[in-house]
Amino acid sequence: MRDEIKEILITEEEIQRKIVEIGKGLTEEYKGRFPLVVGVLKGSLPFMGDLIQRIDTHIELDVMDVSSYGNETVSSGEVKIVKDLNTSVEGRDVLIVEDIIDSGLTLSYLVKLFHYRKAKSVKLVTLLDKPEGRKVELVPDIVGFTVPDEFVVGYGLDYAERYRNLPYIGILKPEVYNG
Ligand SMILES: O=P(O)(O)OC[C@H]1O[C@H](OP(=O)(O)OP(=O)(O)O)[C@H](O)[C@@H]1O
Ligand code: HPA
Repeated sequence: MRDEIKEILITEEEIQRKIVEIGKGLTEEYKGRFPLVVGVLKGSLPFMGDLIQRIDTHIELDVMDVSSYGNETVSSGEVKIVKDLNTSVEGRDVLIVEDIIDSGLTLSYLVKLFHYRKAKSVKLVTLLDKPEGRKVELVPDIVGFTVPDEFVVGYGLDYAERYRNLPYIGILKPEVYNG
């Protein structure tokens, strides 16, 4: 599998160092507040798994699975909830954990939904931000790394459901797409 990677953009060490740094900030921010940490399936799993171990205060964990309606050219910005939270967000400090923000459609929907459901606060942490991909305005509160407008895989991010189990972020060789 690793021989299918053309270039490593962000190494395993860089990711882990960044997670320690983000975790320290979140520890300070959420001390004594018992936030609800929401991972968005499936891509956020490795990031969320590593990040929560670096938050040194009590948290509650939940996951949500969503998928976007429409296609590349016609996107309504609507998102279908495939699996909802088990926990009510009302009155809670919610921290959404994502692997990547690209068009921003998925996350702008979720942020609005949690406000509508009367969360006390909603913050968004993403490992990767691809600002050139934006279709709607969305500024994440915490960004690990900004990536160029290229398709990236690894550390949760897939191409056709593969490569999520790479420990780093990379770009695939072109022949992978051409079969
Ligand atoms: O900013 P956007 O353009 O909305 O893209 C970001 C979303 O797309 C990816 O998820 P995907 O729907 O591919 O599901 P997955 O996490 O299961 O791979 C990623 O994990 C984000 O949730
Ligand atoms: O660059 C990407 N890679 C994998 N999944 C994605 N979902 C949005 N952008 C990406």
